[in-house]
Amino acid sequence: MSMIAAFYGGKSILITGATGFLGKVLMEKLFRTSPDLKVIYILMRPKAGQTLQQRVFQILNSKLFEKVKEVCPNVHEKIRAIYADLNHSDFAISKEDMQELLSCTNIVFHCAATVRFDDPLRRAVQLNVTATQQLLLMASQMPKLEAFIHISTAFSNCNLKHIDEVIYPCPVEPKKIIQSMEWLDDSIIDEITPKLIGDRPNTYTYTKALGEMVVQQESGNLNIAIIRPSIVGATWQEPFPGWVDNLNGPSGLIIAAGKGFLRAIKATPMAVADVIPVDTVVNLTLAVGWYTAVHRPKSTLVYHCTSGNFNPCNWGKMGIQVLATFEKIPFERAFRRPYADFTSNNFMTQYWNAVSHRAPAIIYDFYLRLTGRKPRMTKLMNRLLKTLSLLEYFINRSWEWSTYNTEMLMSELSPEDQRVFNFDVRQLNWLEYIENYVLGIKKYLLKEDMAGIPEAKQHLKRLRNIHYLFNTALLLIAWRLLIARSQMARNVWFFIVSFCYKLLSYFRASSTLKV
Ligand SMILES: CCCCCCCCCCCCCCCCCCCCCCCCCC(=O)SCCNC(=O)CCNC(=O)[C@H](O)C(C)(C)COP(=O)(O)OP(=O)(O)OC[C@H]1O[C@@H](n2cnc3c(N)ncnc32)[C@H](O)[C@@H]1OP(=O)(O)O
Ligand SMILES: NC(=O)C1=CN([C@@H]2O[C@H](COP(=O)(O)OP(=O)(O)OC[C@H]3O[C@@H](n4cnc5c(N)ncnc54)[C@H](OP(=O)(O)O)[C@@H]3O)[C@@H](O)[C@H]2O)C=CC1
Repeated sequence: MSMIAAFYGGKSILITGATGFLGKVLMEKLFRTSPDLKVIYILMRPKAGQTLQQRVFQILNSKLFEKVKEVCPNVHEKIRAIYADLNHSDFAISKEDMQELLSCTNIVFHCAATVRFDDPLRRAVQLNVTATQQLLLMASQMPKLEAFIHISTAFSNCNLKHIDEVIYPCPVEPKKIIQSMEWLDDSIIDEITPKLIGDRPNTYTYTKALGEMVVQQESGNLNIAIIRPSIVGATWQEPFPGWVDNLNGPSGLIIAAGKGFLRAIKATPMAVADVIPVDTVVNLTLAVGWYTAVHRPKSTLVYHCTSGNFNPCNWGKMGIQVLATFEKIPFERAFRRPYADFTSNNFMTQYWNAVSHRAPAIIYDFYLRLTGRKPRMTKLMNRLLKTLSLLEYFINRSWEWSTYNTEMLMSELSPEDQRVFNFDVRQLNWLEYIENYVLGIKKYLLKEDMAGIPEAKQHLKRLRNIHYLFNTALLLIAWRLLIARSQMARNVWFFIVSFCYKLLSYFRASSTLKV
């Protein structure tokens, strides 16, 4: 019997960010392994015209939850969706709901965050720092609380090369930052943002670091742990391989490459691609929840959930395997044949952006205009280039994360728990994982049917022929222009034509003689 699964039985669990990528997999695993848990409270807001109930219904009816429905048929009765907006000072939770949360919650998993790299500092502080502070305040009023698990990121200290499982201080106290957001106006905040974030690349990593400081400062008597995952990717094994439902991390770029938009990225092939499967993160999170509640470590422990230390893969290997998978499993209606390469310097990046990204987009938009349709490719390409520029920082560097606490936890688990809550990435086969990842993107993100693969392959063949035709036409036009302008080119052309003519006459003459 799994001790961790038994621990969550009968518990009331509060999850923030349950509608996100990580949150959904966390809920799924909890219900599947501990179907006898009492209730999962999820703090959520209505979105895209959907009420809370409609959002929950959609999640429970997705492919991800198919296995859960078999082991926990009354799963819908065990989810309590509570209206909450983490952008509001008191989360806008009703009095009755707040009362229930405070009096019943046993475990808190705080996953909600803004993960956008381009968010203005005010928004990122509100969600990643202030909301964390408020949630801790709520937690401190929960008499039955056994553990509070905060999800941070391995990149919260990406300004360092070697990162230990400790909370590093930021130069300005989080409390001061929170206070200043209350009275500074947006233009001033924008002006001071680069100074505040210092050598971090964006507001996301900076505010996640502030969030960790808040956790440390406001922990009081709570049993708290921090988990720092690196780049969270599709599921490795559970509930099935390859599940993914958002564009963050590598997923968006894999789509862009598979559809033929992305032709070149400024990346260092030998840099470590520290991708970690989402089910691995969830298994570690649940094990940490159990360990923190049962063993009550004296201080706040930080756990690195990374792959580079145990089983490194680099961006070069990942890129090659992604391209190889497109040969077997192409995406439908590609814009160009999938082919992408890594560039090493700014000059080459600018060159390929102009030649392979912007120029085809302009030509295609011209064609759309000619055929009476609305041009859209240039806009899409500009967004892709903006995304590339924001991700570049992470694909041109390597980091070392120490993993003492994670390894210690692994050794604390029973063999059964090590199997059910496996977070040992040494067993991960990257080539297999990447292939399943690409397949998962096709099925669950792009919602493409596997029956369409022959047609997708035909489409790629047509694109190849168009490509050859286009290049030949371009060569002929260039040659024709050259002949018109240069005596030298004319002489070469005359030489080639007369040579071919002589060769032809020779063969004709020799074949006549044979007869
Ligand atoms: C040797 C030869 C080899 C050959 C090789 C060949 C290679 C060929 C294979 C290539 C694959 C292998 C290499 C992979 C490298 C991956 C590096 C990943 C590093 C990640 C590090 C993460 C570290 C930290 C981890 C963490 O701790 S946190 C989690 C990470 N957080 C994020 O990843 C948020 C990023 N995102 C945003 O920051 C916002 O999204 C924002 C982008 C500003 C847009 O923002 P905006 O334009 O305002 O609007 P959106 O609505 O968001 O999107 C608007 C439009 O952009 C689209 N789109 C949104 N996103 C993405 C995205 N990612 N990628 C692409 N498109 C995206 C969306 O489809 C929409 O398109 P549309 O629908 O218009 O057509
Ligand atoms: N994905 C990754 O690569 C990595 C993620 N992490 C961390 O993991 C955690 C989860 O990330 P992930 O699941 O990928 O992110 P998602 O963007 O998929 O999910 C974010 C969640 O936060 C919720 N949320 C955002 N704003 C609010 C708000 N104002 N009120 C209520 N809820 C809100 C979202 O709700 P809604 O659906 O309503 O928008 C969603 O459920 C984050 O803390 C992130 O920093 C760490 C390392 C890597």
